[in-house]
Amino acid sequence: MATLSGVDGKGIIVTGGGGGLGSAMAAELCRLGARVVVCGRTEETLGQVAEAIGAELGDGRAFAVTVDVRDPASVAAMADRATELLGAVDGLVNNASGLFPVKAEELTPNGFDSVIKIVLNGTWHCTAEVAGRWLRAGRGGAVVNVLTPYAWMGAPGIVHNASAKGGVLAMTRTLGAEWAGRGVRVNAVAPGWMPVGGTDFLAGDPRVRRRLIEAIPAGRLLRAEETARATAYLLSDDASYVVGEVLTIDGGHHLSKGLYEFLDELPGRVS
Ligand SMILES: CCCCCCC/C=C/C(=O)SCCNC(=O)CCNC(=O)[C@H](O)C(C)(C)COP(=O)(O)OP(=O)(O)OC[C@H]1O[C@@H](n2cnc3c(N)ncnc32)[C@H](O)[C@@H]1OP(=O)(O)O
Ligand SMILES: NC(=O)C1=CN([C@@H]2O[C@H](COP(=O)(O)OP(=O)(O)OC[C@H]3O[C@@H](n4cnc5c(N)ncnc54)[C@H](OP(=O)(O)O)[C@@H]3O)[C@@H](O)[C@H]2O)C=CC1
Repeated sequence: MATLSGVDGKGIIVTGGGGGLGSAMAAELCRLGARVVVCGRTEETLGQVAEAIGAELGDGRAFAVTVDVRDPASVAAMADRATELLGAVDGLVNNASGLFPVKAEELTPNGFDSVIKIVLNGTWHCTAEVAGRWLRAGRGGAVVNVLTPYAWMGAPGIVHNASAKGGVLAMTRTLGAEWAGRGVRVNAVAPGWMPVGGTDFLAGDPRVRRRLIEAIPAGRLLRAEETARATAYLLSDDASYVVGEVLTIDGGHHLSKGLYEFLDELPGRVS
């Protein structure tokens, strides 16, 4: 009987790999057989993630490399190092992100730029560098961008991040179509709420957490490992005909009012 090919033996770069979702994603991809480079700005956190994966699965499965995704030269150096460590890079997960809740009318030009540079420009720099190498080498590869349903629904209180994610959604579809004929696939996952990293300021409060869970048709929060498995599918050859697609994993939350149900929970009411 045929089995799914998965990510066994693949070399994968996870940006923001020291963060809540990135670290869980790296660990799960390694459990599924991949070798992973976790990258971000903070060497210490990245080292801890690689060490934890090594302790669970053995040495040589996860490596820490520093990068600032806002800087193309830093991204190129990271790609060089990742190629040395992994032998070959087969997949890229654009997970790095930045966010702070703020009323739109109080957001400064530099505040808007600071998030756009990480999320939209950073995703582009990493994709252009890694996929550019695949295209020049005449080989394939898979990019998975980490979105959220508010990439198309919007999210009052975080206009900078929602705008950036909307841009990455358009990038996903555009590059998916532009490169599919040359074996480079670009897709995205759009996870809902996970009790990790960037949601601490909301989902960390037990009362808000209860409200969130009540609003999700599946009746529970998403586990980071579930996002990792959906990402693994899109990285795998099983998804070779999946192009420019967004796999939404939010227990049906986007089918309800989504984040609009929580406007009153944002720091400073957004009306
Ligand atoms: C409401 C629902 C939310 C659901 C979220 C669920 C999905 C999760 C999505 C995520 O993206 S999670 C990732 C979250 N993690 C992080 O953001 C960690 C990293 N964050 C950062 O590094 C910073 O927050 C940053 C601002 C994004 C980037 O830091 P950087 O060092 O580049 O900027 P600064 O020099 O500190 O500031 C630049 C600019 O921004 C203004 N600013 C910063 N914080 C705030 C704030 N809390 N409120 C208002 N403005 C802020 C800062 O003042 C600077 O502007 P100027 O003063 O120079 O005009
Ligand atoms: N948590 C959730 O519920 C959800 C999260 N998501 C998405 O998941 C992804 C991860 O979020 P989460 O784990 O919650 O957030 P975290 O804040 O835990 O992770 C964000 C990561 O991005 C890295 N990063 C930030 N700026 C840069 C930069 N300039 N260069 C390189 N790396 C950078 C950070 O590392 P460092 O600061 O060391 O560089 C950090 O590891 C994001 O794309 C987010 O939008 C989507 C839906 C829900």
